[in-house]
Amino acid sequence: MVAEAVETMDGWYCLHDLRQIDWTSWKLAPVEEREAALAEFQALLAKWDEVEQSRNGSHAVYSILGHKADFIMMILRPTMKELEEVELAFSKSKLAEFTTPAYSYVSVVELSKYMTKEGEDPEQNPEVQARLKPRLPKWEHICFYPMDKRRSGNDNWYSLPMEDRKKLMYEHGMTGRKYAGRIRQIITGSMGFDDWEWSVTLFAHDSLDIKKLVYEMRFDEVSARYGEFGAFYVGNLLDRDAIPAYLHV
Ligand code: VOV
Repeated sequence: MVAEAVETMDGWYCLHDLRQIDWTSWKLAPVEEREAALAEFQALLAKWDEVEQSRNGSHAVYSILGHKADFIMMILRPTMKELEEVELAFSKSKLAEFTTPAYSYVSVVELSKYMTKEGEDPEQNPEVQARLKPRLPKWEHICFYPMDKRRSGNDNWYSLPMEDRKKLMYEHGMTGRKYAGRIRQIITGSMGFDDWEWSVTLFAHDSLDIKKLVYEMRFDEVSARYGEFGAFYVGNLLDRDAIPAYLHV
């Protein structure tokens, strides 16, 4: 039996761009060069802020703890072309000379129609549109990880009937709803775009809420039985004003 694919609604394209800072060469650089790199990066961020204010995209910059990366730039844009322009602008900047890529992820903001009721067209719903083209919250913490739905033996998500998947996604949503106001989740789809099937980005005021939510969800059947996870990246908000201190050596 072949199971029916769920329809997805797709919004802004998304790049998670994670960089490692080469602190040794940054420290060795003359102070004028460091100042120029910082000023240029601040100007780039000011440009991104304008795009965000005119509702043509959004972005979030966070520091990352641990060895996997030093900071993440999460960028949303209406087209892949515009996403590429942002990536290129950073890659060509002075600051980029002092960084190396740590990880990157290409995807598109996705909502599925599992929860759609008969006769409803969720794409006409302004709330749905706002979720497909979101302003990324500038909350204190971020957590980003890629994931798959398992496809092995009796645990094959892609051969489960639609009704079963609906039920499991409903239960998943109920667990998530307990964290309303404490966690904002952005799910992006990446089939055909990157190495995993989805990316999960969580924003939180309290870092412990991230751990609690991910832990609780492990017990939902959809995660317990069908979830496979990549590396986790967790960090703290790095707003424009905090960047000079972050880069100060
Ligand atoms: C605040 C937390 C929260 C909430 C409220 C929430 C709700 C919902 C709903 C209602 C729906 C279904 C409709 C849609 O919107 O697509 C989803 C969908 C999805 N989710 Fe979710 N999720 C959360 C949070 C949340 C987390 C933490 C994870 C990672 C799982 C884990 O174990 O680490 C996750 C994953 C996903 C995925 C991969 C999908 C798409 C699956 C597919 O097969 O298409 N999600 N999610």
